[in-house]
Amino acid sequence: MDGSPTHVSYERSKSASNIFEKKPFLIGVAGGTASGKSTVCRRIMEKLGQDEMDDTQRQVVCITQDSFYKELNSEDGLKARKGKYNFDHPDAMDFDLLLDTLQAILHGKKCQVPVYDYSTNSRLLVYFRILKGSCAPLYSRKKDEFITIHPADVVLLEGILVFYCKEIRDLFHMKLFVDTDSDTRLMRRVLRDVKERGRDLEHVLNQYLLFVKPSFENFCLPTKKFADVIIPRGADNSGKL
Ligand SMILES: Nc1ncnc2c1ncn2[C@@H]1O[C@H](COP(=O)(O)OP(=O)(O)O)[C@@H](O)[C@H]1O
Ligand SMILES: O=c1ccn([C@@H]2O[C@H](COP(=O)(O)O)[C@@H](O)[C@H]2O)c(=O)[nH]1
Repeated sequence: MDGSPTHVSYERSKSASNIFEKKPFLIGVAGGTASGKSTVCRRIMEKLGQDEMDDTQRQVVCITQDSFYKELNSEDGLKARKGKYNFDHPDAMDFDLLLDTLQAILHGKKCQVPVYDYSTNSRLLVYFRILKGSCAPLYSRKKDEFITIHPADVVLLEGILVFYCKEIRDLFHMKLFVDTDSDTRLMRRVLRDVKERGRDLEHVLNQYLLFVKPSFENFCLPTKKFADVIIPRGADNSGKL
């Protein structure tokens, strides 16, 4: 990370004074693809009675790292459509923008976060995806849309590589790793990508073998050691014996 300025924009939550700005408790939720990260976040929000609340009233908000994918040039866009672009490599992520955004959030600022659409591999408005994990998205075909993250007491950030960069990792007050076995994850990924992300079976399986699995082993799994809490089986784990 070079610390160069990025296009994240944020404003003060309380214009009169810094004293009353909310400094949220930041929780990172990592784990392999389809391990259940979004589901765990959604469950946390439900348990805390946050799921039905209006954006501005929420005390717990959830952000997905997928909002911070780099925009692709036309050559990489073409590769992506053929399943030949590695979305699981750290180089695919705009970590500078993510770092700036998290720092702004930690300073109690209201932030604008890009919204990502998997079916077009680009930033588009998919309102519910970012707030409620994978539940029914509302699409708007307008490019370069942003979603407003209002100051909150707790902010959850979920994603495959949220513990990869030390600078980002060190910002979390708590780190969770959702640990779900790889057969289960592949099965869920196939169903989800075909149903919700507009992919065909061959595309999903090729991408998985070529990029998703090796990158999980190289970049995601090694970050499990940084977790404060490991959650076996994700949302299936009620904590009861
Ligand atoms: N405990 C579970 N049991 C059954 N299906 C699950 C469970 N957790 C998640 N899923 C399903 O698996 C898919 C991926 O889950 P998701 O929470 O989006 O994973 P991630 O955010 O890690 O990619 C979704 O279709 C979701 O409904
Ligand atoms: O355009 C895209 C962007 C990402 N992906 C895949 O998404 C997963 C990460 O999302 P999870 O919800 O954690 O599964 C990652 O494995 C990428 O391969 C994509 O296919 N296309």
